[in-house]
Amino acid sequence: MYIGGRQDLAALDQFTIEQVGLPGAVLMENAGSAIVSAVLSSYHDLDARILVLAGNGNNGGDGFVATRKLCDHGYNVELCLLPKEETLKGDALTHFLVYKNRGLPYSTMATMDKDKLQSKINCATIIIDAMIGSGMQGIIKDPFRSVIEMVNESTAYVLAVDIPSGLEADTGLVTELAIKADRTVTFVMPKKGFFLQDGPMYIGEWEIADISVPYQLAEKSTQSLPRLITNGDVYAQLPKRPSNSHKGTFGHGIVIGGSSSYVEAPIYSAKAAFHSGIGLVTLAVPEENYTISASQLPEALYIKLSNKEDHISPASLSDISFSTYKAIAIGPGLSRFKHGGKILEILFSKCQDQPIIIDADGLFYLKDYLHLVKEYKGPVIITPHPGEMAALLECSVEEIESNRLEVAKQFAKEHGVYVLLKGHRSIVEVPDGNTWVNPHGHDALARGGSGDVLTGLILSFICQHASPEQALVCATFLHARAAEVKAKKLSHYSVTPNAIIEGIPEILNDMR
Ligand SMILES: NC(=O)C1=CN([C@@H]2O[C@H](COP(=O)(O)OP(=O)(O)OC[C@H]3O[C@@H](n4cnc5c(N)ncnc54)[C@H](O)[C@@H]3O)[C@@H](O)[C@H]2O)[C@H](O)CC1
Ligand SMILES: [K+]
Repeated sequence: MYIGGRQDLAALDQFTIEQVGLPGAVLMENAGSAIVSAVLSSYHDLDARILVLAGNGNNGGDGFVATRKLCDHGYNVELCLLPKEETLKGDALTHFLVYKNRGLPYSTMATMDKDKLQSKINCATIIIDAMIGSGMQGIIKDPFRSVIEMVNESTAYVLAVDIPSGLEADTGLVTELAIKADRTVTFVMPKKGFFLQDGPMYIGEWEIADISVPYQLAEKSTQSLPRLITNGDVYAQLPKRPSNSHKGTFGHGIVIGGSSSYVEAPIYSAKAAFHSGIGLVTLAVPEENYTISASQLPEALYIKLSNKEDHISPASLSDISFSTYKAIAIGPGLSRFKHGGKILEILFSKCQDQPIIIDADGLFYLKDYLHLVKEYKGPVIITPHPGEMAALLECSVEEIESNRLEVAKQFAKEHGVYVLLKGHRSIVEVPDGNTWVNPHGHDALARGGSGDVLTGLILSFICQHASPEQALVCATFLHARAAEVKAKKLSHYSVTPNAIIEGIPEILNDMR
């Protein structure tokens, strides 16, 4: 499923009108009808007071259609047009005239004082936000500002038409204020802004409505659009498990990490790999961590790396026979120490072309070794959170967060790496240009150890013959879904990395 921005949607809309020959007024009729279907599917109480707040663009036009049809269904619905009537044009004007020709009532802000509007908003059970849609740009101006404030303070259920007013479709930015929707019915495809910056906090539950803009056009004409990871994508891309398999079928991976301060981190990665189907895992940890690690995870194989002070001695990596492993994960719990980058130097010189996943403190050292990544024959996967990405690029976290899609794309292209830019909605960027956005994510994941689990999942799927892209798509999605499911059961506060690991089989079992 693709996600698009303001211009992508406008281009599809225009193509449908001009080339396909479906008039804009028909698309608007369909859009308004989709809003009505959403109301009909959830609210059967005809006495519920519905207030439709409309702007003067096409988003408002959808609101006129919805109001007319809700009246026809017998709902207690009221239309309030916020800008002046004279500013209406095009399809929105057409549908406003249809509304008026039907003799249906409406009020405008020009004919109403602020207190009256406030009382209408206070009395509403449902507010339909048809003020501004994907055409929103810049800082929200009046007459919408004060109205958005009133709506956000009201107790009404808020249903946003296409996108909550005030939220930027391209960036997910809310400058000052936007409608906080309980539900968003979006047309043609979800907007990029739903999954960036402030977006996830404003859209509520969301669904897509078909308004007869042929969705296949997006696939033909907009190859570069990011894709949203769906359950179906993950099901299709999960490694298959032939019944006549043996442990070699599902690969042998190695996790290199740990230090005296971080004993658990590589164990979480290995456990996650075991819970998601890997054949064998070797843990290469400091020798002083061996006893506790082996007691927690006896099913792993172990390589005891010599310690230097409280961390791995980089030279000890030279003794690992890397050709044994189908993929390598490095970083969880490594800790930061002088000359730690030597670890990457040795790793890249000793590996042939197996996929290398670099996470956590491995990323801390990467900045000075990016040339090795470019020269390496195999795929390299990095999994930075915004802080780690900012350190790699020597910029601020804000700069990363306000340009997540662009930053991931640019980095992947420049260095030829797979980038998993973690966050509330994680992004997977493939060096060939494909972009995936994970619609799932949870505050439960904002905790030490959850990244180690994700690294283990990526390792596991690559060892089971998934491509790096497939592995990243599956791992990111499953990781977030496992956290969501566990948070529901255990509370938002109580999801430990081990709980996420235990959630993985639950999600895998439900995949279809
Ligand atoms: N194919 C489709 O997706 C269809 C979408 N429809 C709906 O149309 C809107 C997009 O319509 P558009 O006319 O381009 O813009 P909007 O109505 O979203 O907004 C324009 C309106 O808003 C004012 N405005 C813009 N920025 C600001 C601001 N910062 N502050 C205040 N006011 C602002 C601007 O001046 C205009 O008056 C899409 O979302 C769908 O809902 C079609 O109905 C069917 C096809
Ligand atoms: K809206």
